[in-house]
Amino acid sequence: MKKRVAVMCVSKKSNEFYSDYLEAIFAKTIDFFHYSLDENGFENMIKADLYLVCSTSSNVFEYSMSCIPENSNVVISSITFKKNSIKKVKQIPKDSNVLMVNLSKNMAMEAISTLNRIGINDINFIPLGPIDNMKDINEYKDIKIAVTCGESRYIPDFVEEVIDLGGRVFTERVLVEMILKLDISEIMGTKPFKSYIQELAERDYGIDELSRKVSNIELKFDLVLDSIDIGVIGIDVNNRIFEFNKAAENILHMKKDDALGKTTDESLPFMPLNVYKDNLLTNDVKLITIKGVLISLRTTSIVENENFKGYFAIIERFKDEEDKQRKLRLQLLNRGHKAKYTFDDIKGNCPILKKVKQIAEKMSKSNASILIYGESGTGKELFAHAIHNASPRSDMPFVAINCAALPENLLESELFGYEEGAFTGAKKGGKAGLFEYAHTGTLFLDEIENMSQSLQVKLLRVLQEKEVIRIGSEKIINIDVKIIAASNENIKDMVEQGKFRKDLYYRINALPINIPPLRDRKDDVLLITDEIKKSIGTSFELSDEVKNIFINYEWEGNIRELRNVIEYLAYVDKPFINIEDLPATFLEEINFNEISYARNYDNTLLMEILPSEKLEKYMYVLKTLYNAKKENISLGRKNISELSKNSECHLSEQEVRTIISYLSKKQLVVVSRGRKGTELTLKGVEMVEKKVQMDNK
Ligand SMILES: Nc1ncnc2c1ncn2[C@@H]1O[C@H](COP(=O)(O)OP(=O)(O)OP(=O)(O)O)[C@@H](O)[C@H]1O
Repeated sequence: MKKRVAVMCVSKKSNEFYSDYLEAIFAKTIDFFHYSLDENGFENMIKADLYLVCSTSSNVFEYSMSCIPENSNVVISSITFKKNSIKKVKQIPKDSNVLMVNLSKNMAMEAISTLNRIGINDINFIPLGPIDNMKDINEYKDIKIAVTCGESRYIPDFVEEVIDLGGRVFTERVLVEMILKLDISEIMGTKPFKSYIQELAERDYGIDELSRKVSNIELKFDLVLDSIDIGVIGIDVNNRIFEFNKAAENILHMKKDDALGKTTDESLPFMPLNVYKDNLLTNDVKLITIKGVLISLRTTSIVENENFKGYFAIIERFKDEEDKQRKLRLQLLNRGHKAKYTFDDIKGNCPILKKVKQIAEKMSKSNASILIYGESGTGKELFAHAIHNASPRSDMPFVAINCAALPENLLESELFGYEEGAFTGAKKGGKAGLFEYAHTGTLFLDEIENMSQSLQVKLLRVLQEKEVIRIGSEKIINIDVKIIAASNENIKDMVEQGKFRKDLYYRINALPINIPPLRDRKDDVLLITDEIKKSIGTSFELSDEVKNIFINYEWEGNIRELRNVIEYLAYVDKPFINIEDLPATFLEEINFNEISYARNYDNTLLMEILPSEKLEKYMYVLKTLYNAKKENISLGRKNISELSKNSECHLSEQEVRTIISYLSKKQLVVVSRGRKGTELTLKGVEMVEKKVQMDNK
């Protein structure tokens, strides 16, 4: 809405004069109402946003102030001259006598003091109003120069040179005060304002600086707005356009100057903006067609101190927007939403795996959901990546989430996204869910068996309807996503136990894949070992025994466990790996009966098999049993404890019990009930002999 300013002058004439340049500067933002004492008086003024008092002589001033409603914005004018007009005054020789002629003697004195303020102090000015008698005029007969402010008609005939300063103009202070009080600082960046203050004979540095700053900000803001390729149209509460950037010009084929200051009805009748007239009802995106071009339109309100001040209409060619979305998707692809592996990365020659790979490769061409079953570490994720990369969706996002990794509510918001304010802590602007990110690509739901029943219902809905609704929103978002789910557990069993929804099971199990565990692919163990070695850049060799152990080991953690062991061995940093180089935890699992002991022990291995801090005590028990075996006598716990008392290694009966139980677990001794007592196994015998050999070396 335009501001209303009452201009209060003594004469109609000066009011007309001021009105010209006030209009030139403020026409777009201010409606001026002119009042003068010699015409309409000040008594019946409109209710204005600001009163500009132009009569400063004391009696008129007091009367003017008494006519202004209380608590109004008031600016008291001050007057100066234009730079150009005082040039000639400056050329007048020093100490000359010069007449200053104006409407009244008072006004002539005011003009003189203004010139003094500007720095013209070396001329003897004589103030003169309209001449009422010849006596006065004769006094000044010798004066050849007169200066006036547009009142040359009062200059006596004997004056030879007349310098007309023209009408006086408001100082910069007056204009800036008006601007600040009316909160229209954007004016300071406009051309008419800038050229006006440039022309003034006197400048106030502070105001100058302020206006420079403001105009700089304006300028920068304009530059920013013009540098973006999204059309921005600023619209105030009266539906008047106050901003129209370059992109808006390009998109709408319309010039900024034809839009600024006009209402949207006048200049943009083809845009459905009327709904926003009083308040911003919605900020949904609308698709509109303008001259055959599809344009997306959204709005964002301008709110200041909780008051609606208008809104920005943001427009973009729909095609540009789509292109940007595509580019963003591609960036996401490069930032994790990308499938890394192909079927070539799934190593293995055994027929059972080859068959699974073949089936999976065929399945990748279909859009139906795939359920991969396999024990932990068998390569389910690897398969999911490979399937996506072999599918027609390979250029689109591959988004993976582990359903066991997040609590239910977080998983829900991750999957479906949420609207701003949907719940405490919901991010400003809301958040897109993984379904949206995976649009036209693949969503991999790992460990789906961990998904809660209520989320299973929601997931089923999304898969059936092919649409998601963000939490806290009502808007339906269409999605086209291929689902690959993986499970460590047999979901069919879970369905039977009522732990997994049958309907969801049938939906995701359209194409099932069963990955065999590593223990069923013994032929692949060494091949995969070599592949992993290559992939982590290590080149150690395994001893035959270790190879044997690897082939026969149960590998409960499957290929992940194999990988972990190989990474450990790479860290051991030896060119040749023996049993004793294997990790202790791994050794504990090994069934020693399957291992040939025709090899050298060293202390490291002994310490790995026997608790190192009590090695001496363990060796004492082993050696005692070794001697007993040689002499074919049987020993029980009690005997061993008693014998120890005659040695340096004192063992209580309880200690002997603990040691024997441990050695028995390691298959170094067997414990029989009754008279046979505890006996060394063959392995136990071998171990003691090797240790004795080592000690003797
Ligand atoms: N056939 C294979 N060839 C080479 N490396 C493999 C093979 N299968 C699995 N791996 C590797 O084994 C590790 C585990 O694989 P992956 O994460 O795919 O298993 P998973 O079945 O998804 O496991 P979990 O159920 O525990 O999530 C990964 O480092 C993977 O690269």
